Amino acid sequence: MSTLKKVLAEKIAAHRPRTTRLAKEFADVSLGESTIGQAIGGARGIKCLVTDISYLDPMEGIRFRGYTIPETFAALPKVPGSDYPYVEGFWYLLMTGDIPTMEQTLEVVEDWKSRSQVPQYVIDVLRALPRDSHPMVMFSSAILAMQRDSVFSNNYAAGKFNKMTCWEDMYEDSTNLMAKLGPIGAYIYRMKYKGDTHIDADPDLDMGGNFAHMIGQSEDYKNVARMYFILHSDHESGNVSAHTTHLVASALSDAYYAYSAGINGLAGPLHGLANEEVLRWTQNFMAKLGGELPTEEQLKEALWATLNSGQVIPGYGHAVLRKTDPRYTSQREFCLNTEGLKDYPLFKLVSMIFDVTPDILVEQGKAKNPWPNVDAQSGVIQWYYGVTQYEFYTVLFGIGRALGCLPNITWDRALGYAIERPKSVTTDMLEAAAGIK
Ligand SMILES: CC(=O)SCCNC(=O)CCNC(=O)[C@H](O)C(C)(C)COP(=O)(O)OP(=O)(O)OC[C@H]1O[C@@H](n2cnc3c(N)ncnc32)[C@H](O)[C@@H]1OP(=O)(O)O
Ligand SMILES: O=C([O-])CC(=O)C(=O)O
Repeated sequence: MSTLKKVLAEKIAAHRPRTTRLAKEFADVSLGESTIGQAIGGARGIKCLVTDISYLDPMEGIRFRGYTIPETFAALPKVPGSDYPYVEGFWYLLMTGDIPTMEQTLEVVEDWKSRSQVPQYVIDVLRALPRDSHPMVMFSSAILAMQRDSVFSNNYAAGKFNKMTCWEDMYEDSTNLMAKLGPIGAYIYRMKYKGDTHIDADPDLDMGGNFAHMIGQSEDYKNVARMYFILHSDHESGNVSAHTTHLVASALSDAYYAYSAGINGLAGPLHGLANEEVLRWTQNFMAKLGGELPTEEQLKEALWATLNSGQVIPGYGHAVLRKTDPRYTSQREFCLNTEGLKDYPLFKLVSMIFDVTPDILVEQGKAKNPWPNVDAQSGVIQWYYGVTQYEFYTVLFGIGRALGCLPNITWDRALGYAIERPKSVTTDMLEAAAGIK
């Protein structure tokens, strides 16, 4: 058994009594009431999910296993010659809550490599889809196609389900899936955008480095990939992709069914697809100006035109955050610290948008949070390095998001969380509760 799995088994054994005690002795303790506004308004703020993988404070932003973004980057073992950590070490952290040693990290690196071969039938599925399918359709289909190899489902069908040990099957599926997502993303990218020519994995590279290598990117982009995947990994449990993955897995659907569903949620423009929308918006805008940077007046006009046409400003606002997203700040700092990128016209435009948009959203008076989220800043970095196919950006997000969703569903099984089934009411009932019927 790998060190990670052994440590995870110990952590699970130590954690189980906490969950059991809460469920048995304190089940009636209230976490707050739900209101009509919450029932109609997307369950905002209702506390009915549990996760220890990450926590989102509205003012501070995300903490991964208790660590802020800068603390996470500082604490994890770094890829030799790079300022950025191994994605594999971050996986160890999210799974166990412990910062791994270099040795433990390298064990995960080797484990993922041994599981990373994409089956030929997945390639066949990808190639059978219309080439103009959205890359998220391809990504989700590839994940779903691998369900036939699920250890969890195959053991379940063979009558081997055991509530205490089934997390191990979820862990095996999650690790098998995680190890293949980078290569699958790279295959889609090169099939769609690089003349269907492909690059084999380099056995000497880590996951982030290999992704850069397999899409045909530069040495510098290896750090971009590592940073991007870590930053996009997890945002506690209630966001659409994490919640969908958890919800589907709660029916004892396996990791492939669950994460494919999560990816479908990530593909919505109010969620992960917003990074594609940000680039589409900025590119269309710059095209209208003949590639020139706008004046502040032109920019304000364009932002108001978007709002007045009933559309949202992509990359701004958030359901929980009430400040600039620290994932935005982290990527902005990367741009400011990267020669060439800090003076890049698209980065300047994104910075101008940052300067004027919050005031406009406040003036409009609708958005509860006028500040930028992660999606407002991620695309410019990709564009700068030559990944200009912005339809692909949400696939990058989806590779990263698996780092959070898959440990979450592994722990769901370990702690025996129930099938999710909140209660619905009718409009008549709401009117009766409101005293208007
Ligand atoms: C990785 C991520 O998923 S981060 C989020 C990515 N999504 C985006 O960037 C898309 C733009 N942003 C939005 O649409 C929203 O801010 C969301 C979806 C992120 C959050 O939605 P909510 O929690 O419902 O936001 P909020 O309570 O502030 O919404 C109130 C009103 O402000 C509007 N609003 C919120 N953000 C924006 C925005 N960026 N531009 C214009 N209007 C906005 C909402 O559409 C809503 O309008 P309505 O009353 O006419 O329905
Ligand atoms: O938290 C949310 O609702 C959306 C978000 O930023 C994410 O999932 O990364």
